[in-house]
Amino acid sequence: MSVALVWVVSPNTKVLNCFGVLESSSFVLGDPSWKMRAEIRRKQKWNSCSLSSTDVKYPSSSSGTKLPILSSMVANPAGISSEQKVYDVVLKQAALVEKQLRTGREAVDVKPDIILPGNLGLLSEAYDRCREVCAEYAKTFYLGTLLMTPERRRAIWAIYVWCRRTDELVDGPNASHITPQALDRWESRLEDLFQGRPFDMLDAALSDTVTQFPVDIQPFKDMIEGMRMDLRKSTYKNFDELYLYCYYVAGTVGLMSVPVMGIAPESQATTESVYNAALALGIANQLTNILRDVGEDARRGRIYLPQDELAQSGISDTDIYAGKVTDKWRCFMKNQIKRARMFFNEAEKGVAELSEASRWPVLASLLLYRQILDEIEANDYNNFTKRAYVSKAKKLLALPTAYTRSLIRPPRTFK
Ligand SMILES: CC(C)=CCC/C(C)=C/CC/C(C)=C/CC/C(C)=C/[C@@H]1[C@@H](COP(=O)(O)OP(=O)(O)O)[C@]1(C)CC/C=C(\C)CC/C=C(\C)CCC=C(C)C
Ligand SMILES: [Mn+2]
Repeated sequence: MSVALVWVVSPNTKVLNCFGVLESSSFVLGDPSWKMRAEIRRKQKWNSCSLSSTDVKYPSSSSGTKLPILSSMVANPAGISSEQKVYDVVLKQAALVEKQLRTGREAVDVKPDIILPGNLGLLSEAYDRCREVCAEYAKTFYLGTLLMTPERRRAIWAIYVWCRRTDELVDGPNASHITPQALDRWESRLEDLFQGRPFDMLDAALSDTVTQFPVDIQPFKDMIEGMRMDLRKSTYKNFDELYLYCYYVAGTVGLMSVPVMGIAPESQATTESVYNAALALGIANQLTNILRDVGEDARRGRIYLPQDELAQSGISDTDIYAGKVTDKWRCFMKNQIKRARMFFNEAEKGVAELSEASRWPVLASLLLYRQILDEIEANDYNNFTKRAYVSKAKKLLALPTAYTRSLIRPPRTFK
């Protein structure tokens, strides 16, 4: 097996780069329930500059009931919508955690002992490196994690670092060298670490985390699949396609995090609904990220916006590359922002169900990220040349707001 690894963490230049070269790997997905998105669709009322009622189509749900959906959300040609595929993963993840609660950790999946590579030293050192990376790259979020129990916070740092490294493969300075084969090798390295054979120190921390918490490999594999999608696609036909992409690169983070953050012992919500909320937060974050970065992405030849909705709004790819803020664009953006906010609202309901110390960092990150949408509005929808930016003062204000709200448990309505 040939191995080459470059791993640079530079606090000064903000370069975090990893490029692991190993050998081979694979992936799968797969069944339905429509609860969360059906609810979002139900609430989604498009404003005066939106799609017309003729764009609403009625596919059948698995139970045979007709669900009104926007044309852009119509099931893909293979017949299974992205929402169905993703919901299957949600159900599987929720079932795994429930099984763990019923049977005790060991019975779920006996994970092998970790073999620390070479002279990498103590596990605590590995977690410490993760902490440093997290503190450097996600300062506010890092502060939030300090409120969690020591075991949980270091597990979240380890997950954070793995996600960040994975994202850097396609987004970082070495992105142009990344091939599907490199992603296959990154995936086989992931399988190894889940088997207790980490490749480096940062992997060793995650390897330990997955023995401590009922974290499943599927969302990790799915994130890598998102990176593959990024390599082969630069546009998205409709929201169904974009939704799948958002699940892969960000919804997965929610699914990875819940088993570590923990559901409150007093919560009466179903595990599945908490996972759904976590998924919604990932999707909301990613949609926001996309709306913030339209200009930047276009300059890289990428348009992460539903092509059918653009066309219905009278906007072409050329218009996006030209980057002119027109009334058509403002209208289109209003609808996209509205959709992202619906996912945030869906996510917010789930936060109260998390274990007490996890609520505050999650709510803080939700409030902070959601504010980016307000900033896009404040920039008069110019996301071509102006980066929507939440000021330090607003960020700081979000922290006590989130803290106070995280202490108040709302009346029981979330199931
Ligand atoms: C407390 C908390 C938020 C925990 C999550 C910690 C964690 C493991 C984060 C990993 C994030 C990461 C590095 C993801 C890789 C892909 C990626 C970069 C996605 C984008 C994030 C924003 O990053 P940034 O603005 O830096 O983007 P650029 O790369 O610079 O373009 C994403 C938009 C998505 C991140 C998704 C989440 C943080 C999901 C959060 C959901 C939960 C923590 C579940 C909470 C549970 C309930 C019940 C609501
Ligand atoms: Mn990125």
